[in-house]
Amino acid sequence: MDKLLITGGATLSGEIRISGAKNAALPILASSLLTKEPVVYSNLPHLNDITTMISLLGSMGVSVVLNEDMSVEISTETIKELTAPYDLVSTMRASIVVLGPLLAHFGQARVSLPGGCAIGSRPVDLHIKGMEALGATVEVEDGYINASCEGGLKGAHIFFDKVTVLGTENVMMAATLAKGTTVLENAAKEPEVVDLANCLIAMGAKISGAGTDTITIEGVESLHGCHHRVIPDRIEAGTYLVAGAIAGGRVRIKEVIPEHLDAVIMKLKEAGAQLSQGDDWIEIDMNDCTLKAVDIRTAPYPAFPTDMQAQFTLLNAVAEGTGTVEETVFENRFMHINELERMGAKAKIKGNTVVIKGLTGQKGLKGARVMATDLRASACLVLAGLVASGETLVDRIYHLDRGYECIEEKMAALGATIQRVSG
Ligand SMILES: CC(=O)N[C@H]1[C@@H](OP(=O)(O)OP(=O)(O)OC[C@H]2O[C@@H](n3ccc(=O)[nH]c3=O)[C@H](O)[C@@H]2O)O[C@H](CO)[C@@H](O)[C@@H]1O
Ligand SMILES: C=C(OP(=O)(O)O)C(=O)O
Repeated sequence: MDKLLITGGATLSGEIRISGAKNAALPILASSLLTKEPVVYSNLPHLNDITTMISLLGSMGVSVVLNEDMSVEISTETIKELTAPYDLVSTMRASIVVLGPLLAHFGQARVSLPGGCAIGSRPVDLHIKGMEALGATVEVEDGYINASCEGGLKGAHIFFDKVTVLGTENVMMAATLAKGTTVLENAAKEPEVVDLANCLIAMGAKISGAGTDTITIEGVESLHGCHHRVIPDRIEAGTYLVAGAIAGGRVRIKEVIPEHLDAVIMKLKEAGAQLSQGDDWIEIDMNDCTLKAVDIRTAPYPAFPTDMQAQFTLLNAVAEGTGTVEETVFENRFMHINELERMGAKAKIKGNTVVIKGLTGQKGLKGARVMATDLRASACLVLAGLVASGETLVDRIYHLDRGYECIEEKMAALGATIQRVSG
């Protein structure tokens, strides 16, 4: 199993390009199932999760071709199977978003339940209720969701009990081919939902309100092919900004949409960082700045993202003062805390809140052998290694490879001492 070996202490500086957003690319790949015509997607990140989604489409008989310009062309004309098997779904929760497109286009779907994972139980009840509200018959049997809709789906007024990103995306995709109008209330407003809606609109879907909490979809007979460029990854961008905050120097990230990072930028400024931005770049400059611990509360967009919580927990661990981090989205997303404690961090967990006393002015974090438990916990441990004294060995980095394209190359380009150790 690959590991990352990081020698702490280097000051980061320079510029890097941010990759396409994993969480936008995954549902967009699934949306190809809504049309018979070929679709072309560009700016897909080179990540294990993307490979898994492509394998899932391939396992159904869908044709996926990589073009010379690195865009991917997908055609469902050859589809044979309407099943998303356990082997693939269990490795990636986002596979659940093939349910809506399969059901809407082919009238049936069999999708393995994704199960729980390291950050919480993550049920899919709201996805299922959404499909039922659109008129589907859904049964859960032997770990599989079996859904069908003889005569097609019908538009409905749906209120989500909780804000759910993949749930909103799944039901929005299903509703594009339903008869009549669907209104989704308490919908997720994440930029990835908007990117998916824009892709669907380019395929001929009639969608308004994406990016607000009420999305209206007027069903159409069929969707056609499109070319869509995936938005930049705001979580990857935020992770490199935190790296700059704790180990910079001056770090510039390019090819980003700065407004997607408003909540993160605000917290970095509150932490004492100097930030500037242009249309598609953000620069963090830590020269002459003292990093101060900040209070964070995660919540759905546009509030502070849960996917940046672990990175900011680490920021607090190496800043001046005491910061409180409240996790309101997932019930078990503090797995990185134990590992940070092994490196010397001072943290106390009480329910869904962790209080961290920064180590500035004391000895700071010390390198250690640590275990990555989920994607963002892994990122947090890599960042910890950058500022710890001595060497940090991060084990189980397959989590990291799900979400960070070329992380060691990008970190090394900024001046970090980091290498992948195989086996
Ligand atoms: C591939 C992808 O886009 N993943 C993101 C997506 O995950 P994902 O879409 O799975 O997360 P949700 O927004 O659905 O989860 C929010 C909360 O709702 C709960 N819930 C969700 C669905 C459901 O049917 N029932 C239910 O109770 C979840 O357990 C969680 O407590 O949004 C999360 C929240 O921003 C991010 O951390 C993930 O990176
Ligand atoms: C939790 C995440 O991803 P997923 O929903 O794919 O597990 C994430 O991107 O931080």
